[in-house]
Amino acid sequence: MFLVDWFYGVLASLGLWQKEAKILFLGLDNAGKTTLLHMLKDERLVQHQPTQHPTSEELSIGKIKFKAFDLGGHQIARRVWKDYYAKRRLMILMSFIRLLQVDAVVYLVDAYDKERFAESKRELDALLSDESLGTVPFLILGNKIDIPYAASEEELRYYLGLSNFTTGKGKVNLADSNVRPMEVFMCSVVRKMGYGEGFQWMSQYIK
Ligand SMILES: Nc1nc2c(ncn2[C@@H]2O[C@H](COP(=O)(O)OP(=O)(O)OP(=O)(O)O)[C@@H](O)[C@H]2O)c(=O)[nH]1
Ligand SMILES: [Mg+2]
Repeated sequence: MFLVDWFYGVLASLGLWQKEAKILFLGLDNAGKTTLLHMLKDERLVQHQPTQHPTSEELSIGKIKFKAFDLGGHQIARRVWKDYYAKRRLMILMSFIRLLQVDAVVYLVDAYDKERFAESKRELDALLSDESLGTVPFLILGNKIDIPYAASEEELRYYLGLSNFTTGKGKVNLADSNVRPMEVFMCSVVRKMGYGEGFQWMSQYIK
């Protein structure tokens, strides 16, 4: 009974109660994927080491499977391999993602780390242009807004090149339109704020 209550609590707060889905968390290293995964799991904060290889983590709650991958590679690896590494990594990752048949993507961006917006945009663009994800809803979470001077939602939209491509908050019926649902929500995973609204928005596009 306790477990059922807990299931209900977490999933209802995300709008995912009684839904069945595979949801992928993506984003550069340090964006907050592991922290979010654990926040959903334990509703408490744990300090994480940067996720090591293989960079994939999973959490199942009811019929919802959350899976996190790190896209950017880690600082040391990046320094050594530079672009070559990033491209290869992305290629391998994309083939995994195709096999997974995901129902939604949550793309996390560190809204405070403006120096990496361009890098994050590159990864996001690669995902958005992949055919296998063509109709998959994308929730973009601008994380860490608890830090002063984190980017605003407008800035983030601008730097990620999304200003004209988001499909609208609230209830927007896109069923007959062939348009991929995509929205930006700002959040602070450590303060447990913002991402619930994002998931609620996303849930309307998950059967
Ligand atoms: N201030 C602040 N820090 C956060 C927030 N979310 C995550 N962090 C911190 O950001 C750092 C990276 O978080 P992780 O969850 O490890 O990030 P990740 O995306 O899993 O990173 P990798 O595993 O390295 O790819 C950690 O020190 C977190 O505590 C947030 O909302 N606000
Ligand atoms: Mg991690």
